[in-house]
Parts: sequence; structure tokens; C-alpha cells
Amino acid sequence: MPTAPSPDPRPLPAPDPEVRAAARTRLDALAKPLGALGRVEELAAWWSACAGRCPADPPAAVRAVILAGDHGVSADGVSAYPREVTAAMVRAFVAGVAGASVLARQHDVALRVLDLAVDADLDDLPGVAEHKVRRSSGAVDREDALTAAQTWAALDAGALVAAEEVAAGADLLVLGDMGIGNTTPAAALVAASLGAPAEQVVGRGTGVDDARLAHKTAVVTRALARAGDRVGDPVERLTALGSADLAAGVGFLVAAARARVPVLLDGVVPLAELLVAEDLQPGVVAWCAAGHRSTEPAQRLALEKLGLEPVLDLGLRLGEGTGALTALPVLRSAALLLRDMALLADLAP
Ligand SMILES: Cc1cc2ncn([C@H]3O[C@H](COP(=O)(O)O)[C@@H](O)[C@H]3O)c2cc1C
Ligand SMILES: O=C(O)c1cccnc1
Repeated sequence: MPTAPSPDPRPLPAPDPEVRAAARTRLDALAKPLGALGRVEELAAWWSACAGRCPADPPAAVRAVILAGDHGVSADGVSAYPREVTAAMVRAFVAGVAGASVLARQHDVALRVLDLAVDADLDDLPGVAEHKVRRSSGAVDREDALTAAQTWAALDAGALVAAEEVAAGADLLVLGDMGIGNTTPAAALVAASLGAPAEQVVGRGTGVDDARLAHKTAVVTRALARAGDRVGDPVERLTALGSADLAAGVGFLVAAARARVPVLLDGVVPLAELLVAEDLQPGVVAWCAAGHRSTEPAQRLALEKLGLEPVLDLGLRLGEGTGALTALPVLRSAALLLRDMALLADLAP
């Protein structure tokens, strides 16, 4: 039997605490009442600490990655849309016409979509399938999502993609998702990570009706019962309940943190990935900011557990990184305010 590679044993670096303290001191000294920029001040201090400079320039080389995959459960009525939409949306990202494409263009963000486990042949799209692990992932209520080897392959693929984006010059990363049915394994991973019952985590995803919501909850309940104690280990949790695209997201987040490149997070899928990543390698969350609060209960629970306060709360429930991309101008404003505002003490009396 092949032995599993072990995670990198070195602790993760943390964003610079002295720079964060310097940023807080400068924020207090700016030409405004103390604390008047509210949570924008926290965001500015976080960005500065991640950049290792006070003040730091705002994010300029932002790169977004959408990890796409299908899910065995999508054959079974957990989504309001059919599985075929996943491949169609991958083509829409490549054509530059998806929601995330519009926002990425607006905010000058490089957008890349990768097929980790789409249940279609996308080889005609240059580079899109270069990290493909398999077609679809297992139906988690009946079988493991992945083999152990596939989980490690997906973790490695995500880490490699993050490294490629860092090498391309990213000063900020955005992580997005695309995959019909993916809010089901995401909810299962959050439930398993928090020890919460299915009823607390399952949401309506693309907009399922009450009957499908009850069915989706039963699917997650069965998945959690089937996986049992194995979920105590984060890699086993991904093997049993995740998918290739979700496991790649975990690898991506750990690698971004190790490279000291911060990540602006999106909805329920990236938050589920972060919960697992934090278990795998404590300290990842310090490099992450939450772009928005999604309508999915699992995302809210994950934010709470991780101590993240989202920038926006607009009722978004699209995924693709759209919540993060919508929040990006606020982060840019935060960095500019910290860098360019006068100090109160320097104003003429
Ligand atoms: C046209 C379309 C575009 C999307 N873009 C993101 N999602 C989002 O919805 C899906 C998850 O919800 P559920 O678990 O209910 O299927 C994922 O594909 C997610 O990325 C979309 C969904 C659709 C239909
Ligand atoms: O929280 C999200 O990102 C989300 C919600 C519903 C469907 N797709 C994604």
C-alpha cells in the first residue's frame, strides 16, 4: 500500500504582529475620531500585517482561482440545478461571461478556472484540466468521496496552483468554487469539523424547496453516520466527505499561508475548506479575511468558529468567488486610507 505523504511539519509563519501594532497606532493617529472607520480599520491592520509593512500599498496583483468539480450527490436531488451546469459554467468562465468574470474584470483581477473533477471532458480548454484528479467525486452518503491517494493528489494540486499564482506575482489571492451539489459536501465537512448535526449546517444552496432541503439534510446525516470517527483526522474527513475540488481548496489555502500571501474568502465552500485547512495546519486562518456572509448556515458557523467577521453582508449565495470580489474594493480602500490619510497631529490648528 502506498504510504500517505505527511503534512509539512514546520509551523506556519504568522502575519507580522509588530507591523499590525504599528498599523493600529497609525490608524489611531489618523485625521479622524478614534475608531471612526469601524471594521475597515481591522481590515487595514490585517492587510498591513500580511504585507509586512506599515503602511502597505493596496492589493495590486490580485489573482482568483475557481476550483471546479462535480459531486456524486448531485445525481440525487440535492440541488435545484442539474450536474451539466458545472461544465457549462467552466466554459462561461473561460469565455469571460460568468458573474465572477464580470467582477474580476471590473476590479482588475486575473481569473483562472481549473477542472479538478468535472464530470465532462474539458481537454479542449487549454490548461483547464491540467490538475484533474477524477471525473466527479463519490456520493458521500453512500461511499467515500475519494480514495486516500486521490485526496493527497488533490491537496498537492491545490498547493501547486497556489504556488503558481504566487510565482505569477500575486499579492492577494481569491478562492472560488464551481460545482453543482457542492454545498452538500461543504455542509458535511463543516458539520464534521464542528461536531454539529446536519440540521444546523444544511442550507438551500442554489435554492432548493422544502422537500429537497429535507432530503439534503438526510443525505448529510447519512454521510456523517457513514464516516463516523474517521472525521477526527482532517485528511480522512476530506476522503470520506469532501471531493477533489474541496481537497484542492484545502491544499491551496495551506500553501498560500505558507507563502505569506493572504486570501480573501468567499462563501460556504471556501469556508469549509478553511476549517479543514486550519485543522491540518493551524495558523492558516490568520492569512485569510472573509469577503462576505453567505446565506448558507454552514458558512456562518464556520465564520464564527474561525473568528472571522465578513466585510459584506449582501445576501449573496452565488459562490465562484463573487462575494470576495465584491469585497475587494473595501480592502483596497482600507489600505489606501491607512497609507494616504493625514495624521491629526499634522493638521494646521
Ligand atoms: C448557473 C449557476 C451558476 C453558479 N455559479 C456558482 N454556483 C454555485 O451553486 C452551486 C452550489 O449550489 P448547490 O449545492 O445547490 O448545487 C455551485 O456550483 C456553486 O458554485 C452556481 C450555480 C448555478 C446553477
Ligand atoms: O455560500 C456560497 O458561496 C454558495 C451558496 C449557494 C450556492 N453556491 C454557493
